[in-house]
Amino acid sequence: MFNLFKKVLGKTNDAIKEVVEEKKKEISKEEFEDILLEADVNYELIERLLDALPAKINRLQAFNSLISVFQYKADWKESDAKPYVEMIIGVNGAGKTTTIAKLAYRYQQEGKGVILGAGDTFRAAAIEQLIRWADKLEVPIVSTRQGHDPSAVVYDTIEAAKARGLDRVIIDTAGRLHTQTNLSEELKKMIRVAGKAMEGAPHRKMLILDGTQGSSSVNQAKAFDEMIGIDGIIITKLDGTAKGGSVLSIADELQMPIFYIGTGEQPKDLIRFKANEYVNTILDEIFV
Ligand SMILES: Nc1nc2c(ncn2[C@@H]2O[C@H](COP(=O)(O)OP(=O)(O)OP(=O)(O)O)[C@@H](O)[C@H]2O)c(=O)[nH]1
Repeated sequence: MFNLFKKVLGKTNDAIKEVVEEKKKEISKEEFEDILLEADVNYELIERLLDALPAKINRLQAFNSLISVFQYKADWKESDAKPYVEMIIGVNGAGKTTTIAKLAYRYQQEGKGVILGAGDTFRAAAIEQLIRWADKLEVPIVSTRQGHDPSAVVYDTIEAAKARGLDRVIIDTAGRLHTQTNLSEELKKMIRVAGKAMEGAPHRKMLILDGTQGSSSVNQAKAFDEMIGIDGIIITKLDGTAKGGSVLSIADELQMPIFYIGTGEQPKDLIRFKANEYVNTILDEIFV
């Protein structure tokens, strides 16, 4: 079976190969520690995992150890609301705009009608960039001028989706305003207004995290979660680095569903996160 995680974890697996040059049946604790360090797993988590392991570790033991990190209650059921409204949250540069394009593309492939809302009205560039993606993907977009109220965009996008019978609304949000309080108030208002346009909306608030940013991305996530409550995460940019182990640290610290992983810069480069596949892709590099 073609393994989609191989692409994301390519660089990470190259780093692992430096620790374990030849695949083995068993590895020592020290080797396991080095592998996890190479892959950028947070040290506190590594220590915790190692404590519960024997001196010699086989594949099953390593699997059980790593998979245990994902054993929190993170199941998420999409409702069949139509339109299904998603807000995309995160700091600038994390990959919000690109991820919105990827989601829109994915939903199109599933035969769904999609509309975008350019809700980051703080920056003209953010609006322009999203309009460019909408043109490229041939999906409708609701936008307004820089500085205008993003809540109006939220309302109009949901109304347009209802009027056209579309399935999915994806709304961009600002990653930064003049102050943190402003950002918090703005996001809360967008959520309130979404609920006015459609009861139960937004149905999902997804946080975009740059997987190469380590603990700073975890802190961002905690801040956004405190502000407005996040339903889950999309991790970007792991394909370009050897930091694929940060998925473990992020999962461990946030205990939230990881919905998707970005695997590149193109609309097709988004895969559903599957903990089993992720762990096995790493272990394939270590064990015979
Ligand atoms: N390799 C790789 N690059 C990505 C991924 N996701 C986003 N990028 C790149 O990261 C950069 C930032 O992405 P944007 O989508 O512009 O990020 P943003 O959060 O909207 O940031 P601003 O435009 O600054 O608000 C772009 O060059 C993207 O192509 C990914 O999964 N993998």
